[in-house]
Amino acid sequence: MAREIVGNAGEVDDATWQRALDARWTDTELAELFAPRGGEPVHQQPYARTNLDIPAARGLGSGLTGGSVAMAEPTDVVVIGMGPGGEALAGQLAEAGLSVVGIEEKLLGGECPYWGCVPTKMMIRAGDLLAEARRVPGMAGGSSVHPNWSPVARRIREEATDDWNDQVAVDRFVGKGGRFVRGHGRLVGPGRVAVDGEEFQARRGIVIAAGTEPAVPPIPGLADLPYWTNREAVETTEAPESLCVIGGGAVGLELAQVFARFGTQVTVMEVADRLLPMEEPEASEVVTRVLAEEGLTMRIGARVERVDHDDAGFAVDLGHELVRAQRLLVATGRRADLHRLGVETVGLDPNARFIHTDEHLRAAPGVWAIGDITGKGEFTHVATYQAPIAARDILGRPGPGAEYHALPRVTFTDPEVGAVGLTEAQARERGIRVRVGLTQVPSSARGWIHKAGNHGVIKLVEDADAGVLVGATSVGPWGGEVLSALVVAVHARVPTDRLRHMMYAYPTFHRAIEDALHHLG
Ligand SMILES: Cc1cc2nc3c(=O)[nH]c(=O)nc-3n(C[C@H](O)[C@H](O)[C@H](O)COP(=O)(O)OP(=O)(O)OC[C@H]3O[C@@H](n4cnc5c(N)ncnc54)[C@H](O)[C@@H]3O)c2cc1C
Ligand SMILES: NC(=O)c1ccc[n+]([C@@H]2O[C@H](COP(=O)([O-])OP(=O)(O)OC[C@H]3O[C@@H](n4cnc5c(N)ncnc54)[C@H](O)[C@@H]3O)[C@@H](O)[C@H]2O)c1
Repeated sequence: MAREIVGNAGEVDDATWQRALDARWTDTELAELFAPRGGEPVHQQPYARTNLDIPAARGLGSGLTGGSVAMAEPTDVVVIGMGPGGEALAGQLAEAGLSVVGIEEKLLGGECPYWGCVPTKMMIRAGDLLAEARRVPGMAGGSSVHPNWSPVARRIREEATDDWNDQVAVDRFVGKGGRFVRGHGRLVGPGRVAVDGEEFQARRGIVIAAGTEPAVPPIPGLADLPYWTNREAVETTEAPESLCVIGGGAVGLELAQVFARFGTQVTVMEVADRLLPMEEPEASEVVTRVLAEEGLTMRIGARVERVDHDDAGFAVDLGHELVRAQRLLVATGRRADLHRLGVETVGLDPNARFIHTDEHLRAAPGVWAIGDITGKGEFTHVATYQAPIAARDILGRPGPGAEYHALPRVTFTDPEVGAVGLTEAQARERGIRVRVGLTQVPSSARGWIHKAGNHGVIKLVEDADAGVLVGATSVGPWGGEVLSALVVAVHARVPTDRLRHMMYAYPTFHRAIEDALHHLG
C-alpha cells in the first residue's frame, strides 16, 4: 500500500518504510529515501507533520543559531518521566527506529510497579487470604489465622520491586534501542530539554509523562511530620499497631482494609459525606458497611483541624475529637507540578492542574503528554492506552484517537468496586434522560451460594433516549472482573435491548447484570 502523497510526492511502500525503521536508518538516510528524485513527487515522511510542527526543528525560537544549542545533543524524541506511560511510549518509538532519550529522576517504571498498583495489590492479596481464612468457620470447618507482615514485606522487596532497583527495566529499555538518562528533566524551550547540565534537542517531539505526586493538604502542623504517603506504607516492614488514614478514596481504603486485616487499629477520616465520593452512593454504602463489620472506625464528613506528633505517635484533631495513632497515612489525592517541568517555555500554563491534550495527546506544537498528567484518569491503564496513540502520532501513522467515555476503574477493596463511564449523578448533570437498574449481589444465585463475603451491588445507568448504557458499577467478589462485560457494553454502545436478550452463564456473578437490566426504569 502506498503512503499518503502530499504535494508532488513519489511512492515508498510499507515494506521499504518498515525496513528503514527496522534497520534504524539515520535521519540523513531517511531523508534520502524521501527526497525528491528527478521531478518525481515528494512523499510526506510519516513523521513529517509532527516534525515540521516543532519550531525548534525549523530553527524558530529554539536557539538553533544561538550558543546554547550548539552543546545540545540532537535526538528524535525526548520522554520526560518513565512511568508506565513513558516507558511504554519510549520503548515503542525506540523499537520503531527513532532515537529516544528517556529521562527518569526516580525509578524507571514509575509509581505503579514500585509504590502503587503492583505492591499494593500484593498487600491486598495477602489481606484477602486472611479474610477468606476467617470465613471458614460456619462454611467449611474451623480456621485459626495468624497474620504476619514479614512475607508481604519480603514479597514486595524480592518479587515486586527488586528492593526498589530498576536495573531490569533500564536494561529492557536500552535493549529496545533507547537511551536512558537518570535525572530531572526540564523543558527549556521548544524542542529542548535540560537534564542536570546536559541538554537534548528533540527533532520530532517531546513527550511529557511525568505523572503525579501525593498531594498533601495544608493541615496545620502536618507539613514537617513523619507521616506516610503510599510510598512509606508500601515500604513498611511491619503492620503498625494503629493507623489513622486521612482520605477515604482508592489509596486510603485499599491500604486501610489491608492493615486492618493484619491487626492494625484503623481510623479513616474522609472530608466528603461518604467514602469513595467519586463513585456511586450505593458502592460507598456497601464498602462502608463491610469496613465497619471488619472493625475499622470511620469518621465521615471529618475536618482535620490539626495534626501533632510526639514519641507516642500522631494526634489528629477533628475539633470535637482527638484521634491517636502510631502511624498517619495521608491519602488525599495526587497533583501534577507543571512549574517543575518548565512547561511555560513551550507555551503551556504552569498553573494548570493538568496538561490539556487533544485526542492524539498533542499538548503544543511538538509536545505530547500522556498518563496521570493529562488528568483523564489516574490509572496505569489510561497511561498505557494513551502511549501507543501518541507514539503513532509521533510516527505519523494513522489510527484512532483517544476516547474516554468508557473509562474503567477498580478500587481493590474487598468487595471490589468496579465502575465504568458515568455515575448516575454525572449522567443527570449532563442532561441525559436517565434510567437506572439496580440489583443486590447477595440475592443473585451465585451471591447466595457464595454466602460469606458476598456483599455487592450492580448498578446500571442508561441513556434512555439512546437506549445504551453510559455507566455501570459492579461491587462484589471479583467486582473488577465482572466489570469487563459492562466496559464492553459502554465502550461499544451496545443497545440495552441486545444486552437484555443474550445469555448469561448460570450461576456466575456477572449474571446479576441480567437482573439489573430487567430493573432498568
Ligand atoms: C497506592 C497506589 C495504588 C495504585 N493502584 C493502581 C491500580 O491498581 N490500578 C491502576 O490502574 N492504577 C493504580 N494507581 C495509579 C497508577 O500508579 C498511576 O496512574 C500510574 O503510575 C501513572 O503512570 P504515569 O506514567 O502517568 O506516571 P507515574 O507512574 O507517576 O510516572 C511518572 C514518572 O516520571 C518521573 N518524573 C516526574 N517528573 C520528572 C522530571 N521532571 N524528570 C524526570 N523524571 C520525572 C517520576 O519520577 C515518575 O517515575 C495507583 C496509584 C497509587 C498511588
Ligand atoms: N485501584 C486503583 O486503580 C487505584 C488505587 C489507588 C490509587 N489509584 C489512583 O490514585 C489516585 C489517588 O488516590 P487517592 O485515594 O489518594 O485519591 P482520591 O482522589 O481517589 O481520594 C482522596 C480522598 O481524600 C479525600 N480528602 C481530600 N482532602 C481531605 C482532607 N483534608 N481530609 C479528609 N479527606 C480528604 C477526598 O474527599 C477523597 O475522597 C486515584 O485518583 C486513583 O486514580 C488507583
